[in-house]
This record gives sequence, C-alpha cells and structure tokens, in this order.
Amino acid sequence: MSKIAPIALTIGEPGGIGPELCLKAWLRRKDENLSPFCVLSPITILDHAVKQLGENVPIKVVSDISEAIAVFDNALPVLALDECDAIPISGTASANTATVVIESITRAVKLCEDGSACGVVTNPIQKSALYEAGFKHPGHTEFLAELAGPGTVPVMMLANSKLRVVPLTIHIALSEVPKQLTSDSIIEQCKITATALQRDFGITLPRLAIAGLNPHAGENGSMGSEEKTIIEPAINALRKKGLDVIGPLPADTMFHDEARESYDVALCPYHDQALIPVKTLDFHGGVNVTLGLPFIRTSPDHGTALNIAGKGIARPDSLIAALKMAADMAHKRLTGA
Ligand SMILES: NC(=O)c1ccc[n+]([C@@H]2O[C@H](COP(=O)([O-])OP(=O)(O)OC[C@H]3O[C@@H](n4cnc5c(N)ncnc54)[C@H](O)[C@@H]3O)[C@@H](O)[C@H]2O)c1
Ligand SMILES: N[C@H](C(=O)O)[C@H](O)COP(=O)(O)O
Repeated sequence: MSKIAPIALTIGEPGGIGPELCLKAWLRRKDENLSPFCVLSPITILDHAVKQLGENVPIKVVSDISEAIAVFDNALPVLALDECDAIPISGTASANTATVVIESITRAVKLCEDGSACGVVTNPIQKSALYEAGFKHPGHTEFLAELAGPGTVPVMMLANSKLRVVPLTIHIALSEVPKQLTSDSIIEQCKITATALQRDFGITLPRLAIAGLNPHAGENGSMGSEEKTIIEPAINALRKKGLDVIGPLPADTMFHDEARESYDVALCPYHDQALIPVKTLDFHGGVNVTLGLPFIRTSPDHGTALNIAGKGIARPDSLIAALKMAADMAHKRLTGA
C-alpha cells in the first residue's frame, strides 16, 4: 500500500468500549496489516483503559500526527487532548465528558482538511449523553456534514462483505418517515451513493435497489401510496439519468442470499429497514461509512456497548474493518486504483 497519511481515530464515549477498542486494534496491527492510526484523546482515558485491559500497550504522545507513522510499530500514537473535568467511569456515559468527545471529532476533521490525516475513524458516541450536554445533531453523520460546510449532503451507508445498505431517512421517529421521504431526497442520495461506489469501492456501474416503504411495496397502492407518489417517480428520474436502479422492492424479500446478488446497495426508506439486515448478517464485520463528505469517515457499526465496557470482552473486529476501509479508500483516492 502506498504511503498515506495516518488515520485520525476519535475516542468516542469515554465510558463505553471505544478506549478498549483503540488498544485492541493497535495490538492486532501486525496480524491485520493496519495502516498507522493516531488516537485523539486525553491521556488519562487511555492510561486507565490500559490498566483495565492488563495488556502491554505502550502509549506515545505525538505533537504532530505525522509522527504516528514512525511511532506506530512500537507504541500507540496519541494526540493528547485537554483532560476532562470529570473522570470517566466504564459502563456509564456522562454529559460531563461531552466536550472531550466533541473536541476529538472536530480535531480529527481539521486534520483531514489540512491533509495531515487521510481520514477520520470514529469510535461510538452515546447520543443521549451528548444531547444532555446540548449537542444539537442526531449523530456523527449530521455533525460531520456541518463541519464539512454548507451544502454538504451526508449519506449513511453500512457495509459488510454480504450487504451494503443506505437508510434514506436516519434518526427520526417512524411517524415522521412518510413526511420526510421525498423524491428529491431519494434522487440526491442515490446519485451520491452511485458516485461513491464508483470512486471508493471500485464498482464501475453500481446497481441500486430501492425498498418500498409499505408492506409488499404498497401492493399496487392498496397498502399505501408512497411507492407510487414518491419512490417510483424518483426511480424513473434516476433511470433517465442512466443509473441502474430497481424497485420499489418489497423489503421483506430483498435481503435473502439470491436476492442480494441482484444489486450492489439497498436503499431503504427508514433506519431499521436498512440496519436490521446488515447488522444481522454480520454485526462484527460491519462498517458505517459516511458518503458525500469532502473527507473520508468510517466507523464501527456498533454502539458504545456500555453493558460490557471495562470488562475486556469487547470485540475490535468492526473497528478494525472500519480502519481498513478508511485506509483502502484513502489509497484508492491517492492512486486512482
Ligand atoms: N457510530 C456511533 O456513534 C453509534 C452507532 C450505533 C449506536 N450508537 C449509540 O450507542 C449507544 C448504545 O446503542 P445500542 O445499545 O443500541 O447498541 P450497541 O451496539 O452499543 O450494543 C448492542 C449489543 O451488542 C453488543 N456489542 C456492541 N459492540 C460490541 C463489540 N464490539 N463487541 C462485543 N459486543 C458488542 C453490546 O454489548 C450489546 O449487547 C446508543 O447511545 C446509540 O445511539 C452510536
Ligand atoms: N444509525 C447508526 C447505527 O445505528 O449504527 C448509528 O447510530 C450511526 O450514527 P452516526 O451518525 O453517529 O454515525
């Protein structure tokens, strides 16, 4: 792999499994052939995680992320953030550490924007704790789009080796979905998805499949009208622009083994329609990637897992998959290969 800049890895919720996963991913760096990454965190959080894990993980503070390349073989590189006022407790998410969680993300984005990091990989945040502290964004996806600047349309894609999915609406109540699902939004998200699959995933002519909103994709209008009024017009417009799109497909029958062979990505009207199949097929191999940003962002597909934080049993597989996907995307963008 060509020499790409290090990945900026955020700490996520300090009371969750993020700190432990940073250490475990670093411990597997050689077996997994990982590109260098640098954690953005107060040192005490990682020191505490090392003690808790009981493994030998030397931590090296770097003053510039470029130093991470030389450090990575022998120590976990860390860009030290200011310490939090509160001491994080494993298994408990707290609004008191929100400043650090948000600073880690904003610093990582800045490092991408000035070219010193090749991408951002985010550890999971506890959304409820951030909301309590006044965070106004539903999640990383929307926050990163705001940091990227006006006009940025972020598209959430979750991917593993068996399936790629895009939820066309994200963190909203189910009752809001029919109001927020529009033909224009479907068209825009499909175009962003197709462009990203070509550029970052090496799929020359991406095949898109759009799920219906209602049972049996509306059963010809007898179980809901959104397929006819919103989804079909979007599909027709996309086909006129030369995109390969099928749908609206009944959501219950589009995810079995043979059905998945007929498309490269499934776009679904609401969050759980998309995320249940992808997390069920391979939870630990899944990656959440934000398409449509001017920089690379990936993340594990799981959350903060407070119920197992600090116990040493969290699996780093999904974080490792996210680190590999970010490095692969950076390599493709650098070399065009
Ligand atoms: N990208 C993100 O920041 C992100 C993604 C998803 C959820 N979340 C947040 O995480 C919080 C908790 O969400 P949740 O409980 O729905 O999902 P979760 O993924 O945290 O946990 C679901 C189950 O999977 C297990 N699990 C998760 N990751 C694991 C790992 N690496 N190894 C072993 N077991 C693992 C947990 O122990 C739990 O039993 C919520 O606040 C949610 O908003 C954040
Ligand atoms: N919807 C995602 C999931 O359930 O896995 C997750 O909450 C991602 O949110 P971000 O926007 O924070 O990546």
